[in-house]
Amino acid sequence: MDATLIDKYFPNLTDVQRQQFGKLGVLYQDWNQKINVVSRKDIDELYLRHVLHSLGIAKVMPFLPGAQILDVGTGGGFPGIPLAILFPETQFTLVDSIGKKIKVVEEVKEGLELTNVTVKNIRVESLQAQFDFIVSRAVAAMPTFVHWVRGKINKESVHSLKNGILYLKGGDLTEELKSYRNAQIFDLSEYFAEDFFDSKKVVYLPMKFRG
Ligand SMILES: C[S@@+](CC[C@H](N)C(=O)[O-])C[C@H]1O[C@@H](n2cnc3c(N)ncnc32)[C@H](O)[C@@H]1O
Repeated sequence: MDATLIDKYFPNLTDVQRQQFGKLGVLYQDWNQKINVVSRKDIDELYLRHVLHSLGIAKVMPFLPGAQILDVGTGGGFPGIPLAILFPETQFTLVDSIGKKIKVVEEVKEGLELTNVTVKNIRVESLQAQFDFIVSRAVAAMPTFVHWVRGKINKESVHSLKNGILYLKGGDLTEELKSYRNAQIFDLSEYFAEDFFDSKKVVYLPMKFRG
């Protein structure tokens, strides 16, 4: 496990951020021995498969100070925790319906002293709040996901004309996204060419999408 991978693609990290990314690996290794929040096969490649993958969203949408971001189905904290380290002036709400996963996220948040993270054990359907962007990875098919979150996207975004869903997905998305004509797809190999050889993508659905 090597956090210097993050420096390679995000060369302007502060000392605090560098320390937080370094400590994150230690915390997840400890937690994974008690609760399987990251698959055992992936823990050795945590920085590549989870941290760098999560930060793909940052390459597509550099969040502004004061923006409100919701991570739906955060599991052990992905993509929300790496993004919260990278954007310390942006507010992140991380939700998951499974209490023991949320407990781990709380502990990681405390361990990294992340003051811009709120953690909630709730199904997203029950959450009453508005956000500039909704981020997620590996939670539900797009039609279900859109149904859950479309009422939670802030029309008065801090990002001015930009708001909506940023979803990490892989593979051929033609069929899944055919009803969302203004979906934009960003291939992560464009940003992380030397380290990402498979077909991982960020799907950006601005708010005024059809479907
Ligand atoms: C496959 S895991 C992905 C976890 C994390 N996003 C990641 O990529 O590592 C899916 C997570 O979504 C959560 N989840 C599924 N439906 C949900 C809902 N309606 N509201 C909140 N969390 C949900 C599950 O509890 C689970 O932790």
